[in-house]
Amino acid sequence: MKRMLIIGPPGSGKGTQAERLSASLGVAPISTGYIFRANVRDRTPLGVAAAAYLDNGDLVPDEITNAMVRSRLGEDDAREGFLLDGYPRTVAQVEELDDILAGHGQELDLVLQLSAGDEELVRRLLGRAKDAGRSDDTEKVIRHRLALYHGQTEAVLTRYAERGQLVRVDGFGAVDTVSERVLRATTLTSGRR
Ligand SMILES: Nc1ncnc2c1ncn2[C@@H]1O[C@H](COP(=O)(O)OP(=O)(O)O)[C@@H](O)[C@H]1O
Ligand SMILES: [Mg+2]
Repeated sequence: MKRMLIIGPPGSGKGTQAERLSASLGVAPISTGYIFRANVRDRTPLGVAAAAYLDNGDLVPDEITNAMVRSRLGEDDAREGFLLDGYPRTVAQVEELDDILAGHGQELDLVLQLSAGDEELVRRLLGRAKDAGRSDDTEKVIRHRLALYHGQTEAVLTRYAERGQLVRVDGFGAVDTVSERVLRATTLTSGRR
């Protein structure tokens, strides 16, 4: 398993699981949300362009996001393997990723879908807002991010399911329990291709 995606609604635990899984597989963890937030914090030109979208829970426009991911996947560590968290979120981004990987002569090994119910997600995100204070963790913005997930990102899952690359993991339960499910899903499918 060298090239993987993790896809799930906000609050599903993608970030936490992606960190653990990339460490155990020894691949580069790439989180588009993390990269955007770091750029907003440092007031880089990318951060300045993206800030308002993040605060409102909107998707950053594809031209900006695609260019960022293309450049990140071109770096040496990512050429050896990666776990992408937060991308692709739209069908246009799926096509961009196809093009980037084709340019490197690479293919995806697996797409992990982390699932959880909406009310559990809202509960977790409001809890996180109290601890970590992300500017997009108000209930209004959370519900908007969830709506975008259902409206746009679910079509991404359909694409990968049609290609036989999608594996679904239940994200409900303790972090360690979910990590075990994630690890099992990657090892069970590793003989497939
Ligand atoms: N692939 C992407 N396309 C467009 N915008 C993105 C993408 N990834 C991240 N973002 C922006 O960064 C924000 C936070 O992303 P992320 O940390 O992945 O959220 P979560 O893990 O809570 O779903 C998104 O609401 C969006 O504004
Ligand atoms: Mg996240």
